[in-house]
Amino acid sequence: MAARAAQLTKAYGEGQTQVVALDAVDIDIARGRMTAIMGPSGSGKSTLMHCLAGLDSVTRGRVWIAGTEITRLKDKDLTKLRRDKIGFVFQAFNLLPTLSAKENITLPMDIAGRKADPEWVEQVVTAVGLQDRLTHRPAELSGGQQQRVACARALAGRPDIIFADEPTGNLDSRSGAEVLTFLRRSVDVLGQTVVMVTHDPTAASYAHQVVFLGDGRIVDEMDAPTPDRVLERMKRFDAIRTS
Ligand SMILES: Nc1ncnc2c1ncn2[C@@H]1O[C@H](COP(=O)(O)OP(=O)(O)OP(=O)(O)O)[C@@H](O)[C@H]1O
Repeated sequence: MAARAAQLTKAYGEGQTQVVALDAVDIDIARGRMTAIMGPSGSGKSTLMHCLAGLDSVTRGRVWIAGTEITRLKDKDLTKLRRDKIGFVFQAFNLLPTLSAKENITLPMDIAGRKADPEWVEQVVTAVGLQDRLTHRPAELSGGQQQRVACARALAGRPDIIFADEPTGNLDSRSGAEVLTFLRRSVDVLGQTVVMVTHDPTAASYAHQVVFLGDGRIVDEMDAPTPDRVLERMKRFDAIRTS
């Protein structure tokens, strides 16, 4: 397992105004797969991702990353585990404007004092299709190219798992397709594990499986998703809401 949660509960606030964002969620994230997390607005997708990735504390329950229970770790050890075992891709690309694409890709490892494995970085750069853009700065790249640099940065340290939060949220559909193709290829060709939160049925269809959240619980799962099947499933949430 790349990640696992058992009885994961996250509540915000206290008493009458308390919001239970996650309600005793059990989830296993298998290695070498791409998993999409979907659900209506407010269903707990981002909270689930943040708790799985050790970016947010949990109220109850346990979370493991690559066999280590992160819900027991001290802050310092959690920070180290996040740095060494997890890659992140966010909606905003978060690239440093003064650095080249290549420098952005290896920056986290440079900061951590880790030596990049040159063969691996080469493979990642080839897979991301940016060989001829490596000396460019972010401003000289399209949005899709910038997000592919951010994906390559997440992959460069060979993490156990990559969490992507709406990675195509700021992109047009063509650039989004480039990024999603790359993320899927990182799983199929490089053996990575990717968990992606998305609103978009087409984006979700790039995953091997989709997990559907509703009101802080896992309410459905789908293997080999297609955009149509995901869209149909999402419409059933709307039907419940409006009935
Ligand atoms: N910091 C916070 N304080 C209080 N309530 C919060 C906080 N973060 C999230 N929530 C609440 O927890 C619930 C789940 O939120 P979350 O952001 O995980 O949902 P989501 O499915 O990612 O939504 P969206 O698709 O709109 O991004 C919502 O009711 C939200 O209002």
